[in-house]
Amino acid sequence: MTVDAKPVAELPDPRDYGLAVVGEEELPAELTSLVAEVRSLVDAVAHTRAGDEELSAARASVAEAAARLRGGPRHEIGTMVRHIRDGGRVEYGTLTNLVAGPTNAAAPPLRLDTAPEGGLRAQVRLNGTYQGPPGLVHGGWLAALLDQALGAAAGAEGMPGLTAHLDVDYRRPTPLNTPLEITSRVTGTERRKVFVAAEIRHGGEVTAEGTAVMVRIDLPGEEGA
Ligand SMILES: CCCCCCCCCCCCCCCC(=O)SCCNC(=O)CCNC(=O)[C@H](O)C(C)(C)COP(=O)(O)OP(=O)(O)OC[C@H]1O[C@@H](n2cnc3c(N)ncnc32)[C@H](O)[C@@H]1OP(=O)(O)O
Repeated sequence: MTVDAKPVAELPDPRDYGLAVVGEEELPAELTSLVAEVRSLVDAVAHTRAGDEELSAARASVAEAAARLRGGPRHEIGTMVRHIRDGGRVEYGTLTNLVAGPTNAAAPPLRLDTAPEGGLRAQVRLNGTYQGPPGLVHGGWLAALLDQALGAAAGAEGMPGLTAHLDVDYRRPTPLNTPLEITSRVTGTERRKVFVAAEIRHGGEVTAEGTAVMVRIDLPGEEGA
């Protein structure tokens, strides 16, 4: 059955859904610094001017590093990471989330904190590996950033859900390599639906904005769960 999309006192614990959870603070510093190094490597590879000899040596070093890292996965797919945000707010996300996952070197990553005016706010700077049109952020990535911020806004209000519908308007070009501000908030609820809105700004001007309908997941113990 459907339930009203009212906030719950606390976020559901993903372990109640059979998902593994790791605390962000439990991730070894060696792993998080390796992830940061790989982010920098991806950017360096995309823009390198190295000659053939250096390219060949770099390829061998990367292949050696990859061989060292292979083996059984440290965390299974679906593992959640628990973040303790400012003010003690607990937030869960998937460990390798493409937009915000702390162990995903392809993620910028996006860190959303509680905004004084309500909702969530983040600052992010996207390098040239997020390029779409020349010098500009890829529109698909802007949609992904908005989707993440929209989902997290619902989660932060105790109403985690899945995106059922996402609308994005691109208002102005969004430049690479410059600070961007992302804001999101819940604007309403109706049964299991949570309505959310988000913006991306550069220099105070909205460059992209989105709204979504998140459909709240059933919580254990609720009828229909
Ligand atoms: C375990 C704890 C973990 C905590 C964790 C926290 C995580 C917090 C951070 C997350 C941050 C992630 C941010 C990325 C978010 C993604 O990337 S989610 C991935 C992309 N989305 C998907 O894969 C969803 C795929 N779709 C589906 O699974 C199903 O269609 C849905 C969305 C679950 C809905 O199916 P359903 O449960 O059967 O619901 P249904 O009864 O059909 O509809 C319920 C209501 O929603 C409405 N609705 C359904 N579809 C639509 C639609 N497309 N448009 C408008 N309305 C719709 C219906 O009309 C209905 O409304 P009412 O009748 O109440 O007025």
